[in-house]
Amino acid sequence: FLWALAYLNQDPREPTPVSGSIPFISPLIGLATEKESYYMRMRNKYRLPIYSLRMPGPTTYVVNSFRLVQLIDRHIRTIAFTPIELYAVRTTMGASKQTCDKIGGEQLLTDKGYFMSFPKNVAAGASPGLGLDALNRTAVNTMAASFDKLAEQGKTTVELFDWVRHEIFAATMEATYGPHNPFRLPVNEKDWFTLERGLMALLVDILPGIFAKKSLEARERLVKQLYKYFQQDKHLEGSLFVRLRHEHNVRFDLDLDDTAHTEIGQINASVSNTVPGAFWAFWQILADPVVFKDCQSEAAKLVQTSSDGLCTIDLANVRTACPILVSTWQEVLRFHGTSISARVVQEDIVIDDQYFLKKNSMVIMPSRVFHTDESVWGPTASQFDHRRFLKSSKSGTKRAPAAAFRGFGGGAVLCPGRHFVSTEILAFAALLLVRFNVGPVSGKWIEPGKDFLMNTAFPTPKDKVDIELIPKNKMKWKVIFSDNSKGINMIREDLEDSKQ
Ligand code: HEM
Repeated sequence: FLWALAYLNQDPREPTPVSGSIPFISPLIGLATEKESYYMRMRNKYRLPIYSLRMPGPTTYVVNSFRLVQLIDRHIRTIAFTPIELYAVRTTMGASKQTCDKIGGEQLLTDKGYFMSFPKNVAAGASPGLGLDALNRTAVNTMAASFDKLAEQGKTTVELFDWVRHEIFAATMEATYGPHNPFRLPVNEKDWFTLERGLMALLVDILPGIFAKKSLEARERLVKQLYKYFQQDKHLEGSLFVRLRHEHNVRFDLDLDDTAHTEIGQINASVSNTVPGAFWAFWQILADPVVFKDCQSEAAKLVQTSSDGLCTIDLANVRTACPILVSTWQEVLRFHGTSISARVVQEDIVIDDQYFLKKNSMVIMPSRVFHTDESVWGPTASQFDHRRFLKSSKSGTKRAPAAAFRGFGGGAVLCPGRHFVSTEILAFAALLLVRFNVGPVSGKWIEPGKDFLMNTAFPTPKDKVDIELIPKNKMKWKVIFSDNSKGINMIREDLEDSKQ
């Protein structure tokens, strides 16, 4: 019966159906057990540019071909991202029905609508310029102060993921919310991570009151804190980014309560990928002796030592003076990144003159599938090569077209936080490399297993990595971040802009 249902429902022009041994059930089991690796297995098994995955609910098309992704990117209104955003505003952020009706409906797919106009309205807050410099400066100052405290303690043992999670969270929240950052209170940080654990359950939206009870309670407490923050106009002393987000909400007549609810989504976007991304970046830099040596010698060049022994480092320079660090980060995004772009088909459409995509179906584009495609990245696609993205790579690695790199999305849906987060992570890495000797407590670096989550751009480590941090010297450090209005250009769109 299931076979009949799967195939009778299928238009012959739709992408070839792939269902495993039991239609509807096998893909569900595959995705639940293998998570994002399921898409890799299906790609390797069927070698199709695009296929239909028959599961309960709307038909899902999974795209394997990078060329098709580029075609899909062009249909922003027909194969749209905004319905997914609206769904997340309702389920994970918990905004009111009134607000969802207001920002959804007819304006959902128009340029002037809440979602489509968001990137333009907030761009100045996080694209190269004074707003971005200020964001990164506060993040850098926050981590520098924390490094000073750590150095005072002498040799310290920490668990790498827990440590990175706290440091990155604290720096990102301080940079965003400024001197009245509600997350300076440890209870609010704790609530964030309680909420984060249940975000997938909230997104799935099946009995969230039961399956994500603690997360829902934490969300309500956080919304109250954020409400107070905006009500007391504390955002006026926060980053340009948070002020522009607030203005965007005012423009669309959102009340304070729903403004606070939408901030939950912004925090999710700014932290949930950054923390595991930073973890894998630091893992690669610290655990691989070749990567370590290259990155450390680049970071050391940023330090100037005065005759009285003061060490000064301008971390704004990681963006322009550390090509190997930048290439390593890009390779971390390619090699460890697992982001999945999802879109909803708004009306029947044929792409590439042959694939018929039905209205209301889902289109899934897993970045790892493209990032491991040998026809694009060459025979070393499955290896980590920290020099792969250097302009003049001598490692013999095939240089991939810039557009093939999807670490921060592509086309109309680009990550607005890309410059901020890339600089933040690389500044953290550079400061760590120049100030501390770092080694595994066990004496050997053992790569942790990976826990794949469908709603984040990186896996989380399954195993603990205990490390020792030993300050390199007792010198005084001055950490600065000068205005240089530069970004880190990794994606095709930024590379093209920087050429103009
Ligand atoms: C390592 C960290 C990060 C990674 C890997 C990452 C990755 C991505 C990707 C792949 C997309 C596109 C999603 C799609 O195509 O469906 C995206 C979108 C987005 N990201 Fe990030 N991101 C990171 C950090 C951040 C930060 C720090 C912020 C904010 C400060 C942010 C805010 C956003 C927003 C708001 C969108 C939606 C853009 C839109 O509506 O057009 N992200 N991100």
